[in-house]
Amino acid sequence: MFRASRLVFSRMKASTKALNRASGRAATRAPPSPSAARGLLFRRTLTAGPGTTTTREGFRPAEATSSRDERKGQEEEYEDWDFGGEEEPVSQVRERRSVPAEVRCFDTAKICAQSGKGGDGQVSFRREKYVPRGGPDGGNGGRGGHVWVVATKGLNSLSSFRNQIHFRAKKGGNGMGRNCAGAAGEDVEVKVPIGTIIRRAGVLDGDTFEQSAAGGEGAGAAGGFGYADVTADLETLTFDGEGEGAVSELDRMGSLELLRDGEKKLLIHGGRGGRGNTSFRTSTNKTPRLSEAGEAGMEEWFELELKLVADVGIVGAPNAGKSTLLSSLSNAKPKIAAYPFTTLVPNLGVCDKLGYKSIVFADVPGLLEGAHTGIGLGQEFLRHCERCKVLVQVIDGDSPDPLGDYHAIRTELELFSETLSTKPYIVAINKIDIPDVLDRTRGLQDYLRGEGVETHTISAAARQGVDPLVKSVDSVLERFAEEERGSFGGFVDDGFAVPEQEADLAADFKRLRKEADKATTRRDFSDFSLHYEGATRTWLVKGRAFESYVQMTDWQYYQAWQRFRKIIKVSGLHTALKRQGIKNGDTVCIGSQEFEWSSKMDQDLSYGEWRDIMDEEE
Ligand SMILES: Nc1nc2c(ncn2[C@@H]2O[C@H](COP(=O)(O)OP(=O)(O)OP(=O)(O)O)[C@@H](O)[C@H]2O)c(=O)[nH]1
Ligand SMILES: [Mg+2]
Repeated sequence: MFRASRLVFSRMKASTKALNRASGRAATRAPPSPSAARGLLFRRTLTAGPGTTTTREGFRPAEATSSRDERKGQEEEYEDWDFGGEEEPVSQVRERRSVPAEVRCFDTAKICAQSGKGGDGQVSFRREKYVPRGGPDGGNGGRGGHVWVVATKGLNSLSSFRNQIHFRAKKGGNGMGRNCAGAAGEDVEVKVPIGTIIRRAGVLDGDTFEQSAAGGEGAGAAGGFGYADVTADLETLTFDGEGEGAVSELDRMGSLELLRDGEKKLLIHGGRGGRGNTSFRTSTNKTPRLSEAGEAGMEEWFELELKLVADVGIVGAPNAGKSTLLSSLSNAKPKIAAYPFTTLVPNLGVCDKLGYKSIVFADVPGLLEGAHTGIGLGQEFLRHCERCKVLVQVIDGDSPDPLGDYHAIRTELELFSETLSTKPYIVAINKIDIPDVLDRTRGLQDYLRGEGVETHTISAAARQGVDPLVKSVDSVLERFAEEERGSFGGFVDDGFAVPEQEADLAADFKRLRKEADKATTRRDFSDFSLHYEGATRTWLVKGRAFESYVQMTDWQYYQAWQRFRKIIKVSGLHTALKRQGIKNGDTVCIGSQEFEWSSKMDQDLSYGEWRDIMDEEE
């Protein structure tokens, strides 16, 4: 039995190393304490010390990262971390790297969110003069802070995430005597532009075991942790719980999409607050001497992708006057200059010219011939136009070959995608304030009108002909809205929050907040899986409910041990392990703890037996 424990230890040592690598910390842990089984269930902590618990889930408390240098080091580590997603081919990566950083970070980003740890529960008894045996009055800890994403109108790129990638919510307050509950941890909001899509980049937890099992670091070393061996006789049984199912929208849909200003969605919820001893009072136990520690927060990486939500996309060759047009029809102040590629990332502008409603225009960087194959910057942005309802092509009337420019852009759109080429299309011939331009482009105007293309002649700089252009854009949008009303029974989401929608958003948020608070307390013990390693006779139990339970339990209390035995029995873990043939002396790992199995597991633990275990541990 002792040997088994030793083996398990050496195994854990390597696994802790792997986990630490994942969580970016140096591998440190206390040496193993010699222990004997005595036919009882005992436990040993696999942690590095107080406050720096690294569980198999890879949870890392916020305090663990202190210095800036350390954080920087971690970010670098995460860069190499393989999240198991599809790898980008090297050629594509190179291609992407050759474009300016501003462009690269415009529409994709990676962030790390950490929810707050729950506050600890308290063990306390009421003490007052003339009130003998006042009963328990230890309060519960507050829940940890949640992490939310909020769509924010003023933003139109993800480049702010070049400077900040970590978002941490605060810890919940600890419970106190006199039944005082701890305060909930402060939430954190990640502000993203409207049109952002968020997906999980890869969870630091679960994957760790499987990843290493595939022969990762530390595999196969003599006496070390041989994950390679694990795969050989790994048997996995999953007990699908009849739980209440996935909670957050992210779990249900696999991704989050924020399309309205002010829309808020839950990224990860905070840790549950530990219960104080008052919560454990029952008719048979009036003096509960146990409490829970707060549940650790979660830490996850997310990938953000932005697809701009604009009604109208302004496209055209470089230097045609697209940004000038945007500035003349909205309050936007894009950079305008007489050289190509002044605009590197799309600019958004809201046009209020019609008074009763607003239209969002996007000024897209100039397109060159071959844009669909990645020439210039066009390709990076053409897909954003796919969400626009109408495209406006600006043609430089002063260009040597305006007709050629027209065809070049049309061809690029057609080659890029069918969605783009079939969008309603309006042409604006620009710079008519320059003498002769109106006359020189007469042929082009006739040609386009002959082709059935709606054509305007404008001077973006002199703000001439801009209003009729906006009006015809609006009439196309109106046609769209009517079609949508027909197919969606009257509801049109124009991407902007009108008063009723704001009320809806507030109600939605209230509901989501309730759900998130509830999620922190939800437990489904029947949802766990077992993994067995024959060589070291070790059973790994994986399941969020169990792992959190073990982490939250304050093992210094005898009653906590009794409660743990009850949970093992009631949840079905005891039966499942027995059915799989677990033997006395086998090791059971749950989260950061390891236990030695005993056939007496389903019986009550007497106080004397418990004292023996505690003495041994010391
Ligand atoms: N005369 C005249 N010049 C104009 C007009 N519109 C734009 N320009 C000039 O054309 C040049 C290019 O204008 P921008 O608005 O930066 O062109 P753009 O299409 O956004 O160019 P990129 O962002 O580089 O693709 C600037 O020097 C403008 O002053 C116009 O109506 N008349
Ligand atoms: Mg521009």
